[in-house]
Amino acid sequence: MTYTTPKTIVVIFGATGDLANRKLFPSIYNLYEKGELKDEFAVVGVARRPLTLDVFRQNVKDSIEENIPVPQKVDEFSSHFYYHSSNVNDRTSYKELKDLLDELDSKYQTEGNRIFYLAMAPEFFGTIAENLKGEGLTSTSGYSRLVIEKPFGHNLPSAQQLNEQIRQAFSEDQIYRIDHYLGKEMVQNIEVIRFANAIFEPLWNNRYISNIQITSSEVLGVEDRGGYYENSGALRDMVQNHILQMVALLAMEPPIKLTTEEIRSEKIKVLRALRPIDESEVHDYFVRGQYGDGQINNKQVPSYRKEQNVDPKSNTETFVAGKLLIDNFRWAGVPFYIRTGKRMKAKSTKIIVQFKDIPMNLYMKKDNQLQNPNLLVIHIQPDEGITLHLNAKRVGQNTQTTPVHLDYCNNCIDGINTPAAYEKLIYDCMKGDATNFTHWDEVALSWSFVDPISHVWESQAATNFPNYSAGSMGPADSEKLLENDGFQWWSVSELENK
Ligand SMILES: NC(=O)C1=CN([C@@H]2O[C@H](COP(=O)(O)OP(=O)(O)OC[C@H]3O[C@@H](n4cnc5c(N)ncnc54)[C@H](OP(=O)(O)O)[C@@H]3O)[C@@H](O)[C@H]2O)C=CC1
Ligand SMILES: O=C1O[C@H](COP(=O)(O)O)[C@@H](O)[C@H](O)[C@H]1O
Repeated sequence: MTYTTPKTIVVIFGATGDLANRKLFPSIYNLYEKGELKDEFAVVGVARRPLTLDVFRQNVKDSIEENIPVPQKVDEFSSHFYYHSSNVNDRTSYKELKDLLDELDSKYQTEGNRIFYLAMAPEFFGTIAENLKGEGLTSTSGYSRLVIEKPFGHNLPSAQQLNEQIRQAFSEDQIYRIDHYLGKEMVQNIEVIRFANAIFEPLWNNRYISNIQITSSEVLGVEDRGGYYENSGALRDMVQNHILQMVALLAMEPPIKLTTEEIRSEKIKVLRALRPIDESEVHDYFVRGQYGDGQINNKQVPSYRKEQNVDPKSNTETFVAGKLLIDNFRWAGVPFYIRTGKRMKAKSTKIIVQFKDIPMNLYMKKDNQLQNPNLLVIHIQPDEGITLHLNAKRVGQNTQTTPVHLDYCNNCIDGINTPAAYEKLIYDCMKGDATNFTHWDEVALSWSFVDPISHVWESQAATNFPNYSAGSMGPADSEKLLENDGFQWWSVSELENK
């Protein structure tokens, strides 16, 4: 099937905000410069501040110039941009927006296709969806799609309420819930590694895998997002969405086809099979942390409680480690360890699959154990690639083993410029491909899993916060979580030294 370039109007609600300027404008620009978007498109920015069209277009140009190394088509690109100043709560203003969209439809021949991108605080999501429908902006000859940023709700009940409100205006197949991790090249590669390699799939189960570790560590603190983060914490900010999505991709059964429905259906089954954590067991399976002050890259940084808009006695976790179990035939007994946090030692997201030891070790070493277990490391970021850790013969007249690595680097081949996650996801939405967006069932199951944990953490103040220093790999209890099972976190530097 040949696919022609999208003809569409993209309406960005929150067009003067951080996300629009840092991610959305540059991503749409990249599509334009690559020729994925031709001339039949327009972008309409919506926000309250009263900007003239010239000023808005200048902001768009500035955003491109700040984020793209040598942009070639900034002027012609920005001429596709329009601005509508309004308060999204004011229903009457949608009439004017509708007139603008109708006019642009004719001008750019976009065939009535509309993408409404909600790059705004979540409290506006429901109202905007309602007003779009109520004022007739969605009834056109083409498609209407709604792209929604995270967080989708604060817990299961609030997510359900939001979903019901949005579903009054848009059907499930019109809703594109963004999880930007699903746009990352190596997250998309998980399925290919698993399902396009005969050597992995037969081993991808509890007979050969002892545990799987997912680490997503950040060096940055909360920056200027303290207000949002105080109501979120690392569990809601990272685990409920990005981390559980990676778990689902790692654990799902092979889909019968690579269609949105089949892939989603397999991911949903994994989320259903996650063993629920009862409130009484939270301490056994999950560890929370909050950063104190410390040194990162030789620079002293303040503790979380001293960040802007953060309560000096805050109980919010900036670190989470957890042990997840998946109760199905493939994964029974295999722990999935996850950890994520802010102000850690390195910015790095990695998945490490640790294989079980061979049944008998002919090559010495105590306790019948191999010197090094076989590991498959999926480097999500900043490096993108795969490393397979094997044992080989040490050179010389001996029968000793030495660790060797087979490395594939996805982003170090000259000329390969991995498209950024937002660019891929926006393009997918323009094509109508919802595979890398989250279905409501995934969102609901993820909230069901994390809600008991957040309930316990919110009702029982952490008496030991802050419990890790900025620049470390989190609190000591996170190490114990694995030690109790006879495992250890494979640290990035340790793996690199081997
Ligand atoms: N920034 C990021 O890196 C990420 C953001 N997100 C999510 O994206 C969304 C947007 O985040 P971000 O860009 O950081 O937020 P910002 O606070 O930077 O931007 C908010 C935008 O909303 C507009 N706005 C606020 N109130 C109204 C209103 N009543 N009517 C019309 N416009 C209004 C503001 O413009 P004005 O003041 O002119 O009205 C501004 O354009 C959030 O849901 C966030 O969780 C998700 C992942 C990463
Ligand atoms: O969604 C979010 O993700 C970022 C981390 O994303 P990454 O692509 O840089 O790994 C995180 O900093 C932010 O708190 C969270 O809202």
